[in-house]
Amino acid sequence: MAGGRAGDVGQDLSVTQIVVATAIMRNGQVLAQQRAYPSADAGRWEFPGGRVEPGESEEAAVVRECREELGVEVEAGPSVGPDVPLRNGMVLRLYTATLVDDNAEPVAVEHSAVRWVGIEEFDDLPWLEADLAFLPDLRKLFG
Ligand SMILES: Nc1nc2c([nH]c(=O)n2[C@H]2C[C@H](O)[C@@H](COP(=O)(O)OP(=O)(O)OP(=O)(O)O)O2)c(=O)[nH]1
Repeated sequence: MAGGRAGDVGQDLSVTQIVVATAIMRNGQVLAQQRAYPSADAGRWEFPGGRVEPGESEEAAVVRECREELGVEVEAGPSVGPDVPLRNGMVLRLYTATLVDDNAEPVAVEHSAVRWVGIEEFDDLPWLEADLAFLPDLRKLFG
């Protein structure tokens, strides 16, 4: 059959690269992490996550990235907020998540710092530009 359908993975170069970001929620707060690189983004805050690998579900990517970046196990919940276009045609998508062990403490494996952020602090953090699009929906979740 002539190609071109979105499902023809391997043939269709237009398949969108999804970057998952994770809003881990606990006690009315969400976990943010501070980027160490590249220099243009160093010091800015984002949500744990990264590129979904070929053949991997987005939920599985959420679990893998949180394990790699924070050393904790999470359970992925529903996605929230808009799909946010990034450079190079990538799309950023935010998932909610909870810690499997509520008492586990995430650590900054690859980042400068991690911290739990309450809704009243959202506006004070220098987020990566793309992440600002998620804040209204996160406010509603906590509201
Ligand atoms: N993980 C994550 N990435 C984000 C967020 N917001 C945002 O613009 N990004 C961007 C930064 C990167 O350009 C891109 C891919 O994320 P990544 O976590 O794989 O970034 P990275 O620097 O480790 O990957 P790379 O571009 O060096 O290969 O998504 C966010 O909240 N979480």
